[in-house]
Amino acid sequence: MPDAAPAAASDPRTAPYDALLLVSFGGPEQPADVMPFLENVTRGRGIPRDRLAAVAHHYDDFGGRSPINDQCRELLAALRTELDSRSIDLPLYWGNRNWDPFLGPEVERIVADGHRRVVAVLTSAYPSYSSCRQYRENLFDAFDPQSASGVTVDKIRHYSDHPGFVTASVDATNAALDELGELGDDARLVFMTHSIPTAMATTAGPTPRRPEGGYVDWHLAVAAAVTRGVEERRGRSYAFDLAFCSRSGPPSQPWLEPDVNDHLAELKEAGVPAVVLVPIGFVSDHMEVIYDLDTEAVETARELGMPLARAATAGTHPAFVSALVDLVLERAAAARDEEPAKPVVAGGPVGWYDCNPDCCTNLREPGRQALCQRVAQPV
Ligand SMILES: CC1=C(CCC(=O)O)c2cc3nc(cc4[nH]c(cc5[nH]c(cc1n2)c(C)c5CCC(=O)O)c(CCC(=O)O)c4C)C(CCC(=O)O)=C3C
Ligand SMILES: [Fe+2]
Repeated sequence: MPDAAPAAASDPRTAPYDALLLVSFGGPEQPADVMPFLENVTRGRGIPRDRLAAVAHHYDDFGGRSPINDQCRELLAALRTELDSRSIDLPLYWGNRNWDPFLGPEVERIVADGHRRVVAVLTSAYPSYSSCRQYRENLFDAFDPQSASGVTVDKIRHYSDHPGFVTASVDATNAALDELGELGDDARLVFMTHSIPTAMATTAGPTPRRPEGGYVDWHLAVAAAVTRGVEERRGRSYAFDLAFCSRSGPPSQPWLEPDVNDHLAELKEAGVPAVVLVPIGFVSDHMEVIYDLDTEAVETARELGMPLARAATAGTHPAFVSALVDLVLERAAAARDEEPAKPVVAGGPVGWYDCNPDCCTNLREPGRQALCQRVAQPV
């Protein structure tokens, strides 16, 4: 009898997992996708109609196609290469929350292919409702016990302060400073992320939390670590700030500030000679980066006469891809009840695998179920 191909679960490094699922946001790939995609994203979320129309134009300006799906395809290819180089034969799957390929049909494929335990890698690196729990809710829906016949899923920990993610950002910031030439010596590093409602920010991460909440805390830790890395490389010190983009709620609702455009004006006023935007809140150069930063903020900077360069996101940087594989192996070791090291940069918060029920509150539908969550302890 010929030997059967070894099942991935038999690899002691990745056991008990037999499949890896990349979970992403999703984006339109043609003009006809734009409105249905936006309706999926904003259903029940109280986004004003004129904001939706404006965002539809952002996509239209890029031919109705977001780069995010192609960036996921590139990340999958890079993960395959990295896994191959370590002789790890783990099948890869990919499902999005908001657009084709959707999570639901991908989970059906996982089930049909006979897999039992899945490790999920999210293209979102921070705690908060939008960046963590909402993904876990969508995973719950996709892995509904009825359709997924008992397949279980675990996720890797939040990874923005993993040394691999930070190294990618240090390299990118360094390259952006080089683009500014001599001005790079005195440039301000402006770390960028997606704004969220302040009510969502203050309830991000597990309790007890600081009044700023886990989302802001994590970003500040990553910004400080990237700045330190850049300072070591360049042998001089840099001032840094955290600013926000992509605000979308009604004006009456407070969101995290400063907005990047307002912040650029303030820096100009304060005499800062040049700026590097470092989008640590995003994993790839998708629409929030190429529109909100490369189009809108670049235009603001031009009007202000402020020299500006934008650092790349982690994308498929080798240090990042390798970190993701390390995080999968770490998660597998933890699932085997070993106690793997959890590397983070100095001073960075240590991520967790299963969230507490009170982590990253769902303020709209508090009863909604999510995966990768601890069972509430009876009091
Ligand atoms: C924290 C966060 C991340 C980072 C973590 C992660 O990566 O997940 C993120 C990523 C993304 N956000 C994206 C797109 C959109 N986000 C929207 C709306 C919203 N985002 C929010 C938060 C976040 N969003 C929030 C609080 C809203 C308000 C509505 C609500 O409470 O849910 C809207 C609606 C229109 C608008 O108002 O902008 C769109 C189109 C894309 C795809 C880009 C592409 O197509 O290339 C990506 C990667
Ligand atoms: Fe968003």
